[in-house]
Amino acid sequence: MARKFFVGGNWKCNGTAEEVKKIVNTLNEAQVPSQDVVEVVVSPPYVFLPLVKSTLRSDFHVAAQNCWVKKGGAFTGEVSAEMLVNLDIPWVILGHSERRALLNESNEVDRVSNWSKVVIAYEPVWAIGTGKVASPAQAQEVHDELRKWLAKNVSADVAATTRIIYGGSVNGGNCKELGGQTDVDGFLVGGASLKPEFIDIIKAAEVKKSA
Ligand SMILES: O=C(CO)COP(=O)(O)O
Repeated sequence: MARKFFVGGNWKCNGTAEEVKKIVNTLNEAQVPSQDVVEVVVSPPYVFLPLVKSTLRSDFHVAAQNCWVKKGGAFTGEVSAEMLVNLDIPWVILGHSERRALLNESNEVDRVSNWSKVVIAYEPVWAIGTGKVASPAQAQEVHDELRKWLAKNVSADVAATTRIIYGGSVNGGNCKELGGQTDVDGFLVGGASLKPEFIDIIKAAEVKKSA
């Protein structure tokens, strides 16, 4: 089964309601490859999830940037996965290196039980927000190793079907070459996902079609 190209936009802790409306308008007007070619998911800050969900085009999906590790209850400030499901938010970013570095999250809080619902993002920390991007060969090497790890530790089927996406200073200029690598199945984009060049990054999915 071919792995569908996946482009995630991680807006991190950025934006005002006005800015969010502008970004959504830009996305709504963009001409991009169809859903058969690329899956697009944007992840605004929590407070903007309902706004984005209700105004974003229906062929793009919405993700939360984190969720509580347990069921709901007396956990002030947290949001449970059930609440996201209730709001029809189908995706959540878990275990981002910023949460690991700043909020002490560990592997213990993101154990996987159903791999068919998982997209893995490889983000070298030195490439996040620095303008220093991994070379296509570097990204390919790590993605290949991650796939081998999945084959050994989970199953050959999971290794073949799980999407492994690259993140770290992806932009409109470097996305095509990175996306052309055999084991790079898309991107998790930070800074550039707030700008119109995110559309070019979505279009990088075309490199797989012509491969
Ligand atoms: O952390 C990232 C996406 O989750 C990458 O951020 P930048 O694209 O800003 O480097």
